[in-house]
Amino acid sequence: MANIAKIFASRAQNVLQAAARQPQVATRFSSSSTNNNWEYIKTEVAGEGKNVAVITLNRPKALNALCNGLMKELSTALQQYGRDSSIAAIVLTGSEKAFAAGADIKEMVGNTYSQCIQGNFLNDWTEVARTQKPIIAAVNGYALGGGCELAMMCDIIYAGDKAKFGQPEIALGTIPGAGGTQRLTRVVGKSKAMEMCLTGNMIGAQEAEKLGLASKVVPADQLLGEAVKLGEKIGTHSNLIVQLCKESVNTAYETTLQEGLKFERRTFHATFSTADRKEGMTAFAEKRPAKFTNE
Ligand SMILES: CCCCCCC[C@H](O)CC(=O)SCCNC(=O)CCNC(=O)[C@H](O)C(C)(C)COP(=O)([O-])OP(=O)([O-])OC[C@H]1O[C@@H](n2cnc3c(N)ncnc32)[C@H](O)[C@@H]1OP(=O)([O-])[O-]
Repeated sequence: MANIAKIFASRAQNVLQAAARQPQVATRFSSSSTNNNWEYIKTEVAGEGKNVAVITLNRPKALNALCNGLMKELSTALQQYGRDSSIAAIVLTGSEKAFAAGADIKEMVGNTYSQCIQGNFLNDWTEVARTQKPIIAAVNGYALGGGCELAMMCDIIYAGDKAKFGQPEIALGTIPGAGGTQRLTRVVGKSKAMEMCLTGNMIGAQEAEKLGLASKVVPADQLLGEAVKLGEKIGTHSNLIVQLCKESVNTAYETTLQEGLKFERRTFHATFSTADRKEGMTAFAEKRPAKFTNE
């Protein structure tokens, strides 16, 4: 157990050191509010403090089907916002009709097994789950197959009241390939996940909230505003501590309870090496708002 504690302490320390190494220079995203050099996505910076990045999937004719080009652009945008010290949280959204209708079926219809293996098919999908900053999925319309999986790679899902979630791969003669059988099962439990994956049936926003898949349902036209507000609220805290907290919650999905509790405690201890922990507690005692410096 002592070794596990050491590993966790060193992982938490690595996160703190990596955060300290983040370049403090502003990227192209923080100097202007929009960037239109993309084919399949749109990016802009939102919120009063311009600290919430909004990435909009923008392939309307194909209901935001996730083709390779889109996934590459999404990965690039996430990496850029991940390095941008002025960005506290990222909102990922689609159109009112579709968050994303899944992987691009027409693009992959001719794929062979050997091409999938040798081309490391799906490799570009992991960036969303690797991003250290919080990502909020704002889901309107269809989130199907890879679209539902993409939403589940995010940290929080807000759903518009007409949103529909599903894993219809079974009807295509395949199975979910980017987390649908794994993340969905951990969130909604075996029976519901099995029912969704084996039938391809969709569930609506209210049911998704009831099952814990979505944390909130809002009217479709208010969804983006609510998601940005959530990002702004997260952005009032120390970005550094938010990053540690996200890693700790994610650990709950990846390890046993005992190991997770150990990781959480060591990470809690590690916050005592930060200026922001000292500032947060001092500000409370002095009855004033905290001024976090992300150090
Ligand atoms: C980097 C890649 C990584 C791969 C990852 C694999 C992992 C993943 O688990 C596998 C999948 O997601 S498997 C996928 C699992 N997902 C599914 O099985 C859902 C498939 N989609 C549907 O069932 C229906 O489109 C809806 C019920 C969403 C809407 O019905 P509606 O309102 O009657 O609208 P509509 O008229 O039907 O569509 C409008 C246009 O969009 C087009 N398009 C739509 N989805 C597309 C797609 N995925 N693809 C391509 N195109 C797609 C559609 O063809 C049409 O174009 P057209 O040029 O005008 O013909």
